[in-house]
Order: sequence, then C-alpha cells, then structure tokens
Amino acid sequence: MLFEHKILETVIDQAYEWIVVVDHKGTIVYMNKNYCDFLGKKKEEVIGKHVTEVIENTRMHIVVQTGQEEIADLHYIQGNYMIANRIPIWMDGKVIGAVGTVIFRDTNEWKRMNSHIKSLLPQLQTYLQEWKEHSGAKYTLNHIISVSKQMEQLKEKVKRIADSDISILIRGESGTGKELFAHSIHQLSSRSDQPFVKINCGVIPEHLLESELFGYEDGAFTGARKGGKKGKFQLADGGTIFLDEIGDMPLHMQVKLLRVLQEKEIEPVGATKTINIDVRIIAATNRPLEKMIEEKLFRQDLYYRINVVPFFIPTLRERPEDIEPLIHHFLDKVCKRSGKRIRSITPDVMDILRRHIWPGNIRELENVIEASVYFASGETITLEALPEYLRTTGVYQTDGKTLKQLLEEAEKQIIQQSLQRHHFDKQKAAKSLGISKSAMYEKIKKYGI
Ligand SMILES: Nc1ncnc2c1ncn2[C@@H]1O[C@H](COP(=O)(O)OP(=O)(O)OP(=O)(O)O)[C@@H](O)[C@H]1O
Repeated sequence: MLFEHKILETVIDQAYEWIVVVDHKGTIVYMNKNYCDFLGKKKEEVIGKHVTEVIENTRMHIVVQTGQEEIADLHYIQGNYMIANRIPIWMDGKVIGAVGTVIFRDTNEWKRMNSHIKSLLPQLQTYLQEWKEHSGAKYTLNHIISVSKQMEQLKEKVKRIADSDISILIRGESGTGKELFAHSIHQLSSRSDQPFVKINCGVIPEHLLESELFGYEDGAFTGARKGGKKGKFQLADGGTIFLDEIGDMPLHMQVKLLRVLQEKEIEPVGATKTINIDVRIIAATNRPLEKMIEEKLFRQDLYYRINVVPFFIPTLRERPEDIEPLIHHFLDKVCKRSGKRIRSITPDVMDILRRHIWPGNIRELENVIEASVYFASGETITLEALPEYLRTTGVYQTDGKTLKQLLEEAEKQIIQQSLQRHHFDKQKAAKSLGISKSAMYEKIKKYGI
C-alpha cells in the first residue's frame, strides 16, 4: 500500500500539469512539486495555507463553494496567462474539496507561446484601430455610461439634433466625455457612413495648423511632401470634422476657419484655386470662451457660427450617481484587457471613490480603476490598491464655506500634491490627473501655485 502510494505521489509530482488540491474551506491539502517550484515555494510552506494566500488570482476557493467545475479558464499568474481547470470533489452529495490543474508546466515552452500571443495582440490592436479609424467614429451613445438625469437629457438632445447639419459646440471640463459625444453625434447622423475626422487644435504647432486643416499644394513650402497633402477638411468631406480644443486655436486661424465655414470652401496652402467642401462641424472646448471673447482671445463671430447648439456636459462631481456604474464599467473593461479577475471592491474603497471630487472627471476615474486593478493582490480592490492621493483624502470640514470654495480648496491641494509628486513636471502632473497641459497652466495661475 505504501509502495503504491509512493508511486502515485511520484507520478503526480512529475505530472505535466501543475496540480493543487484544496479542502472544502479552500485550504491547500496538496500541491505537486512542479507547481511549488514554479511558485518558488516549498511544499511544507504551502500545505495548510488558504489557497488565496499562495496562488494569485485563484478561484479554487470559489469552486468549492459553487460546486461548478471550470474548464480551460485563462489564469493570470506572475505576468503570464495559464490555462486552468478546476474540478470540485464530491462525496455523499457534498463538495469536500477541489482539484486544480494548470497547463504549461514547461515555462520555456509557455514563455515562447506567451510572448508569441503578446506580440500578436498589439498587431491585432493596430489593425482594429486602423479599421475603426477608417470606418469613422468609434463610439456610440451606448458607450456613454450614465444613469443621471442630466446625462440622460443630453443623450436625448443628441438624438434630436444628430441628424441635421447644425454646428455643435460641446463644452465641459477635461475628461467629461466631450469626444465620446462628438463620435455619437456623427454615428447617429446621416453622415455616419462618411468620414469622422478629428483634429486637436491645442496640440498642433501654430505654424502647421493651417496646412493640417486645409492641406497644401506640391512645393508649397520647403520640406513639403511631393504631390501635396490633403488637409483634415478635405479628408472629412461629406462627413464630420471634430475640432477639439477649439479655444486653443490662434486668432489668425480663427479668421480663416470662419471664412471656410461661411464660404464652404477651402484654399490649401500654396494653391491658386479653392475647393468646395461639405462638412458638418462639431467643436469642443473646456475654455471659458465668453471670457476669452471679452479678452479678445476668441472671435465673437466664430463663436456665434459654431455655437448654434450649445451642449454642456456636467462634471462628474455634479452627477455622483454616475460614479458607481462607471466604476463597474471600467472594472469590466480593464479585467477583460488584462486577464485579471476582480470580483468586488471593499466598502471603504467604494466610499472614497464616491466622495472624491474627481477634478480629472471620468478620465481620472478610469485611470484610478486601471491602477487599482493592477495593484490589487487578490480578487478584491482594497484600500492598498488605491493610488496614494486618494487614500489620504480626509473628511471635509465645511466651516460655513460654499461648495465652490470647498471645491477650489480641494482642487488647489490636489494640483499641489500632484506637482510635488512629479517633481514639478507640469506635463506629467497634468497627465496623471487626466487634464490637459493648458488646463494645468490655467489652474497653476488661478491658484497662484
Ligand atoms: N460616460 C462615459 N462612459 C464611459 N466612458 C467615458 C464616459 N465619459 C468619458 N469616458 C471615458 O473617459 C475618457 C475621457 O473622455 P473624453 O476623451 O471623451 O473626454 P474629453 O471631455 O474629450 O476630454 P479632453 O477635454 O481632455 O479632451 C475616455 O477614455 C472616455 O472613453
């Protein structure tokens, strides 16, 4: 009997698969040598421990509760995807434990396959991206997750105005979803099978903006591409052009843009003839255009031309009921992308996320969820997985101050902390908060930091 036992143990220890056996509570009762070796642990160390303490992202303790076998499930361990089978052990109608096997014991073989898959994924992403870009807008109203009344009203407004050629000016703080709305408007319009072309007026150097927008003729300037180049307006012909960060457009370009909108024709740099174009304009900005008009930084006539239907997207702090559905949406998205499995968020974390004022709006929330998923050590997002600046947020003392004052105080503090964390690199600090560089400069100026 002892001899047979010994044979069996040797066979299992040397088995191609990694094997783990747990009891009905999820405590490890057996783990074969190859699995222990991979985890860098000794058998004596792991036996008697709860499986969640030993195996990252395990579901063995769940299988003993549900009694449901899980076959060929992708399991992410130590930076690699493995294939796991989890089978409950039944006795007298009760689950008394479970056996788990993980395939790809040969780590070299696995590493080869894993890197092969990892190299294929970005290629696939590139093709998908190209396909999406080619087919125009990427998002529809269904991608805009919300339950709040304000957002539902905005979605209704989109449905009413999408199928017209009215120019739309989308306003809202950075990260509130202006671009998502621009895509959705195009998708719902009769131009949806035509191009949707975006240009970010805030990031293109001033001297290149004109040729980016209107294109250039052969030999228009030194360094120009032979044969000339089509501008964004021409590329968008028949469809929609999305002028993002229009508030950052230099004044002399605003004049040219206005003329194009009025005449419906463009003149590429270096051209002698104009070209007729038919595009619908959607513009977006987070800048205070009315104030900029007073300061003569934005042209009033252009403002009237693009602001036919004003469209204000509320900040996330003005619609806190959207926070929870957005958290679940991003958790789902990040888990699918990373192969990690997150089942829950502890109540204290949820409380912090609900109370945070989200100066970077939804982009900040998305970044926080992404970081938390990667930092979560098990299947639950606990306090330790949250970025530090959120963990240290305290309870606000209102002291008779108005909400505006409190929000400004908090915003100033967050900007200061972020700048310190990034050694006063404004660009990095802005990126980490999910705001644009120009928004960061504005806030630094506003708060005298
Ligand atoms: N309601 C929403 N549901 C799901 N995702 C959202 C929602 N709103 C915004 N997002 C996501 O948040 C990020 C920021 O959104 P978007 O780029 O549309 O914001 P924006 O207002 O255009 O920002 P910026 O002014 O900085 O360009 C994107 O990843 C977007 O997919």
